[in-house]
Amino acid sequence: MVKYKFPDDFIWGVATSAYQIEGAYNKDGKGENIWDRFTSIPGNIYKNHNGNVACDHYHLYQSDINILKELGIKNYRFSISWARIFPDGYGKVNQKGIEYYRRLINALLDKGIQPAITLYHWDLPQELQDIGGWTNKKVVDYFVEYAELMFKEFGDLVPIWITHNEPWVVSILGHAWGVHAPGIKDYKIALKVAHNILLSHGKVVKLYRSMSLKGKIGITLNLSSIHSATDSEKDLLAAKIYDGFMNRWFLDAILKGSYPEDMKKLYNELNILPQFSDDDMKIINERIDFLGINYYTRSVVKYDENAYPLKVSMLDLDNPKTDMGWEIYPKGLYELLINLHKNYDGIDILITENGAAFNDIVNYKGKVVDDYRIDYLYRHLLEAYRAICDGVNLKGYYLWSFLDNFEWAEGYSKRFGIVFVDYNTQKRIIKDSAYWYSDVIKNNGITE
Ligand SMILES: CCOCCOc1ccc(-c2cn(C[C@@H]3NC[C@@H](O)[C@H]3O)nn2)cc1
Repeated sequence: MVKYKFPDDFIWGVATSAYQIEGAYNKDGKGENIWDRFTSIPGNIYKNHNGNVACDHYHLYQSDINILKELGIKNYRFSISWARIFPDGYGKVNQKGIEYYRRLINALLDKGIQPAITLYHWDLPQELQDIGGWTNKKVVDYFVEYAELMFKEFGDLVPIWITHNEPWVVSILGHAWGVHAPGIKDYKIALKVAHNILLSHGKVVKLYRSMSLKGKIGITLNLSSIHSATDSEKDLLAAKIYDGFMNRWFLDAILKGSYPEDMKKLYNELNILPQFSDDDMKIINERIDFLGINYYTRSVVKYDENAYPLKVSMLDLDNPKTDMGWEIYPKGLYELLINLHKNYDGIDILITENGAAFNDIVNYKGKVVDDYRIDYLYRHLLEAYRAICDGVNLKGYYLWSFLDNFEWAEGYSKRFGIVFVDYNTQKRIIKDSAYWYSDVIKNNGITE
């Protein structure tokens, strides 16, 4: 009996990204991207892993799509590698790159699987990084050129488009903390990068509208429900600041057309506020059809005099965690969805990523009994269900991830997939969680 039935047209899917699964890093005319470069520098990535081969999805996409079909998964979110299309980032087009993605999209559609494409999932062509990357306004225009070609080539086939994945991670991890490509450690640069990414987002949405295409377009943000460690005034302020830093900076710009006043004041005092115009904010505020959210965990924060630049630090609580060290906190997904619904005019929401890394083992029968992942997924879907019952316009859920894959700085040490990948043989093993998710999709809901 289906105890928690989702709306009839609810989108059930899985998600991946190009650099994390494709491999073929230098095949068929693809240009170098910043993750090819970043992973080639010893010390950046766990055991110096890289995406040169990854899951070899570039060559194995048909058998992987057959797994999607076997599991009854009808929606698949993936990203296009910009440097496969424009090896130099702009100008000369690599037809083999276009042909690959056309084969991939047609193979999905042939199996009744709807594609959802992320245009930018962190893999900037290295040639563009060499002219300043996202700090350079020219890259904004080159992104529009890339998007326009993708809309012309695939706009009639693809119903869902996502301009950017997690601009906060791109700007902060890549340009403030330096733990992601291109490895810069400068908050002022990070916020300038965030602004130009948002500008490129708005320009591409406006372009999509002008082409009278029939699909829907949005952006994906990684968001977290922020809790203060105590009710002290300082900790409560720390939570408000971290919410502004991670969530409201992007949400307010995109959905309200202005950066939050409290954060503009703080960043100005810290001399890290980027330059921007009213026209910029108008472009960023271009209407989107849906907001994509990636939720993994909550953030519990406290005031910390020594924490530059925000005087906020995260607590590491002694609660159950995933292999990423992230607390398992499903209620945070409900809180986030309710807050978004209340504070951003009930916008349509897609959960474009939710999932968990665990240290999966293949047992003596050649199976992966990942009950811990099923429990994580079950508890988060229950919170999603509660949010829908309480009025949130949640339209779909893309599980992260379809395949075990390259988890950025963690390399292949973290397994998020519902399908196990043996990287030595490229053998796929469907985990128990995949069969469980297949039943959720078949029942359009969760049975007790
Ligand atoms: C110097 C301190 O550094 C701390 C690391 O801080 C983070 C924060 C956030 C993440 C993170 C990873 N993911 C999963 C990905 N989402 C997109 C898709 O590509 C998945 O692979 N989401 N957020 C990692 C690390």
